[in-house]
Amino acid sequence: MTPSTVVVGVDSSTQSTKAAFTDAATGRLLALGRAPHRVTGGAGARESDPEEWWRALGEAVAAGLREAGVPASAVAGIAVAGQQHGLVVLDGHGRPLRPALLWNDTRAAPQAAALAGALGGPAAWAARTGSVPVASMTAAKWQWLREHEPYAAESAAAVRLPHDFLTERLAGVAATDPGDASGTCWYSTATGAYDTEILGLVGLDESLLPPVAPTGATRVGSLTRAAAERLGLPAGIAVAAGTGDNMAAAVGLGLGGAGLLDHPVLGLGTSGTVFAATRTRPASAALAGFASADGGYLPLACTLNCTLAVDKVAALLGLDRDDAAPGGEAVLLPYLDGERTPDLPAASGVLTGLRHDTTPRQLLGAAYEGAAVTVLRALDEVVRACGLDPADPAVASRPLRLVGGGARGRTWVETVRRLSGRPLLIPAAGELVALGAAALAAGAASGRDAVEVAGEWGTGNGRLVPPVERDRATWYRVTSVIDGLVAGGSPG
Ligand SMILES: Nc1ncnc2c1ncn2[C@@H]1O[C@H](COP(=O)(O)OP(=O)(O)O)[C@@H](O)[C@H]1O
Ligand SMILES: O=C(CO)[C@@H](O)[C@H](O)COP(=O)(O)O
Repeated sequence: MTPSTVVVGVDSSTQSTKAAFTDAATGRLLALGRAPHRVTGGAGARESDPEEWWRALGEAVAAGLREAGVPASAVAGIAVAGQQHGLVVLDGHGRPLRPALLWNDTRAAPQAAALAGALGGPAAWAARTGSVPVASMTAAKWQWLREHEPYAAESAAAVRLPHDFLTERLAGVAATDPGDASGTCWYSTATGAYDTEILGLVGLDESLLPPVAPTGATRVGSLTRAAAERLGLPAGIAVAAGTGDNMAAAVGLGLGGAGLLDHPVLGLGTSGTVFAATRTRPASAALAGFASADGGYLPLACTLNCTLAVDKVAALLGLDRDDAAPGGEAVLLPYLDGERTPDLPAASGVLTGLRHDTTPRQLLGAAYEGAAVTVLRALDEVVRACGLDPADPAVASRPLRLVGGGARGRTWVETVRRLSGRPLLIPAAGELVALGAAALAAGAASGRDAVEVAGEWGTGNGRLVPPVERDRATWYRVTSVIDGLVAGGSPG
């Protein structure tokens, strides 16, 4: 049946853009348009041209519209969820002054350390912004730009995050949301506003930043005529505030105020993430204490090396990504991009425990184990940030929801199952970020709560995988190598 109202959720993530054309009444995914964009750089640098995101958004929407088989006039709203933290600097005409510095660019590590030492130190930062500056955070990137390319920083007429750069291209108005703003380290989750003392510390004029839209069914504007012509969608449809990609995944899963609270999620994409939607404001220096898209919070830990790093190890070994076996004695930490959790921006990959009988398949399995343990180590801290005891059996038995490209992978699912010892919930829908954005678009078009909409759609429903006994031997082997790296000693 042809739906009468369609909404478009856009996921502009690290490697690609996806546009989910979704039946607003039922949440049925009608089509998923996709377009890749490039990440360039080496030696710690990771950059993308924001104009490529805009081009990819146009291509993904055009492809989705063709495939959905609905008239453009059925589309009632659009929302963008984007990779977090990226620094976009624009001239007075809204054109990028240079490529965006991405979340996994580690060059700002010295600036992050200097910032973390200011204002009373890490605990004080966590208390006011929710998070301690690390190289990923936008404030650290801004400081890097001021030091290394002062001309670009001084000429900036606007400073944006990836999702609000795209939202502005759609609606012609500057706007961001509390979720993505909380990844800058210049927004306070305690006050719900930009922190003027921090802006003073980093020499950034607040007028360069987009206003933070209130949470709820937030429509920030309407699709401009120019954007409508470019995308082939009707001018005047609702444009939502959008949010960061992890916040949108929570919405798509139906997690948040109108849905389930304090249930953990594991994101397996370029980044590995663990997070939960909660009502307790996180202020632990060990986590990023983000805001969520629905007025609550999203304590989260993020690693820089997940699916892409493991795929790289598979390519080096000449193996298909699922041609892997448990690692045995071998431990491989695929920290190809440095690491953020733990905060080791200068780290590189580490291999220990190699024997004559170690096989290539075990080495690949060890890369999965290394990446999985690195992110799963933060799970208990996320649970504690929700005000819960991770050892409470009722809490420990809550299924871990898997999202991101890796959730489609057999070896990822089996590795996470074995190392977490938890039941897993694998949503039938593969694109939770784009579907979460679609729910935000539906909320903006109808005035309804987006988490409630996603809950009714059932986009978070899926297959429950029962737990297996936890592989503690591998867990301790891998964590001891990580602990050795953190302590600065020799691994192994
Ligand atoms: N079937 C699969 N098995 C394992 N990994 C997969 C599968 N499909 C996609 N991926 C991985 O998912 C990643 C892309 O996931 P995605 O969540 O879209 O990433 P991002 O949001 O960072 O752009 C790729 O790096 C790829 O390795
Ligand atoms: O930096 C973070 C979260 O703090 C990352 O999770 C980015 O938001 C990029 O995500 P993916 O492209 O891996 O989805």
